[in-house]
Amino acid sequence: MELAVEAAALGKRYGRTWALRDCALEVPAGRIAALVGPNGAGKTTLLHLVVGLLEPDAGEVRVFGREPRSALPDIGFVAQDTPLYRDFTAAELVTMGGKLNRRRWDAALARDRLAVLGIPPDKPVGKLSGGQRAQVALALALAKRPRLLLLDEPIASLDPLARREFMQTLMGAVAESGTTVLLSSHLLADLERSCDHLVVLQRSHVRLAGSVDELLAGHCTLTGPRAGSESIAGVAEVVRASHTERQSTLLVRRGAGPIDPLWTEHAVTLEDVVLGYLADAEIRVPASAWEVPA
Ligand SMILES: Nc1ncnc2c1ncn2[C@@H]1O[C@H](COP(=O)(O)OP(=O)(O)OP(=O)(O)O)[C@@H](O)[C@H]1O
Repeated sequence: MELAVEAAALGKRYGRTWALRDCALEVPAGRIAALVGPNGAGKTTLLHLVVGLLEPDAGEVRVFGREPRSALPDIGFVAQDTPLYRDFTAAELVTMGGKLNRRRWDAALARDRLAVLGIPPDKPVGKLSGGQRAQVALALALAKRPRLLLLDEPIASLDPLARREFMQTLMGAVAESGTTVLLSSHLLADLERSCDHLVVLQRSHVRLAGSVDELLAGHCTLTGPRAGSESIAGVAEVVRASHTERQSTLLVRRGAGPIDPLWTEHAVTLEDVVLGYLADAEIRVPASAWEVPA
């Protein structure tokens, strides 16, 4: 199995604070991988390490087996808030991209994509809507014909229809080219429809990673009579538990063999799994931390 992204013991710190620590990660080539986690978990830091904008302080990251900087011609990157030169038109940005990427630049692909989406080529991109700007940024990234496409919260500011259009364009484009995608987002429902690989970051660490199908098949919710801390047949780990006086609801990772029939099993969504793992992510700040020193 070819790996598009591979990280081992990867770490990055700002001053004395680790933004990403001990990160071990494998994204197989051809996958559409979602990178999720609470604010400040380290998603942007990880993407910047993968594209070579940041240097690691520990460990290493490889893109198709190479240092990120030497893999750069193979990487397309759409940064958070899709920064574009706002005074330039889409047509000018396509021409400019060609000058910056002489080796491999598919201007026709970008122009066709923008024409299909009805995006005016002659209007400064600063005057386009947020959704149109996101589409221009995606078209420019795709014109590079990248083997790996990194997108940092590309759909955060889009309305639901524009989000769906953006994700459909992305899926269509990568299905044609076999491009691997690593996309950070907080919009779990959108990701469930389109991603086949998941990486969950929590407080600078990888909390969960793997193929979406395997993660869904490997977890379920159980309901049953109120439980204590005793182990349950067929359950490898209770990820999250909530209880009423009489009943317990557990998100569990399956182990070997069937689950104790005392419990009723329910299938889970990607959102159930992610939120279950992140549920203990609340950072409980002691009240004293808010006190103003005398
Ligand atoms: N340039 C910087 N200087 C100092 N600390 C930083 C810098 N960039 C990020 N950090 C810190 O590193 C941690 C990870 O930040 P990062 O932006 O990678 O998180 P994120 O998961 O992308 O967050 P969000 O979902 O809010 O975009 C945070 O604690 C953040 O405050």
